[in-house]
Amino acid sequence: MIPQAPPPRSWLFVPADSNKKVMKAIGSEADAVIFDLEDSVAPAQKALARELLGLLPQRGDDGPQRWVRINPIGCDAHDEDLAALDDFDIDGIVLPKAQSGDDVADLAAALAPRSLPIHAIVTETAASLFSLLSYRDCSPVLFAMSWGAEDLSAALGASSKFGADGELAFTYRLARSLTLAGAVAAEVQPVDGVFANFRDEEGLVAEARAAAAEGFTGKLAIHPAQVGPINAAFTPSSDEIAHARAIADAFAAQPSAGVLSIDGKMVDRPHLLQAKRLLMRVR
Ligand SMILES: CC(C)(COP(=O)(O)OP(=O)(O)OC[C@H]1O[C@@H](n2cnc3c(N)ncnc32)[C@H](O)[C@@H]1OP(=O)(O)O)[C@@H](O)C(=O)NCCC(=O)NCCSC(=O)C[C@H](O)C(=O)O
Ligand SMILES: [Mg+2]
Repeated sequence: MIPQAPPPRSWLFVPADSNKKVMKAIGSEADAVIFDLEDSVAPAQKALARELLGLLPQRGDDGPQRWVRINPIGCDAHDEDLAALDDFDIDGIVLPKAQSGDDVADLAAALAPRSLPIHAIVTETAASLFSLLSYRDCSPVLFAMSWGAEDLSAALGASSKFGADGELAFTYRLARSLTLAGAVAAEVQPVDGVFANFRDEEGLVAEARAAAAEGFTGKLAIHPAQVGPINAAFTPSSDEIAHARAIADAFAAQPSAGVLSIDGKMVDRPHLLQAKRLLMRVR
């Protein structure tokens, strides 16, 4: 299935106990802001963070979407987050440390009768790597899936996420690829994980472009300076849009055609699907 509206390109995390950062984030160019109640907020600060979220001015028609990352299922803070949710003016929930599609279903049931889209972070424990196909059954409540290298690294007892060649080690590349495939199988947005070295713009641009080329349609951010480069990397270029339009127009003009030739190159149904997907990302 092809999404009906352009998905957020940049998802900017902000610790919800910092009012200053929260105000900066909601005034940023991020497509979505994630108010974090989980790992960037110390246990003693979580109550204050919830209180501050309840006091935020309402979102108008423009400005970033507003999502809240609650604490993982199974801890007291999760239940306290759920109890506070009615006070928040938000567009969706980010569920960390999701183990499988059952967690998404459980959260949706706990939120009922309120119905909020869920963005699940799906590779933060060792066991969760084995259940990435289970999210297929989470429609329509599941909206996006992203992967988390920081927690996975801690869960595995790793001392580094990088191999001797300086590249992301195989386990993390596997987690990333399985998240992409799992999200596409579940027909939800695949979102690439954070690039932690927020002063390294060149590295971020390279990673974001690679993610976009592979099929991710957005990326998590941790600093406002990452928003512009991420938005740029996930925005189709004018050449890509023109090419996709040419393919869509050609098939629209010849609906019974299985294969066509455009600019001397073969174009068939997979190219039409790619073209439609790309056109849905045009803002
Ligand atoms: C990482 C930071 C703590 C760095 O903050 P700081 O040292 O203050 O950076 P700067 O001095 O460069 O900041 C410049 C100004 O921008 C504001 N700022 C910084 N970050 C944000 C933000 N995320 N949103 C909004 N505003 C922000 C600063 O306050 C400065 O403002 P001013 O003084 O007015 O100029 C910080 O960037 C930060 O807190 N980042 C978010 C951290 C976070 O949310 N982490 C959790 C998500 S990542 C994760 O969970 C990983 C995943 O789950 C996994 O397991 O892999
Ligand atoms: Mg995490």
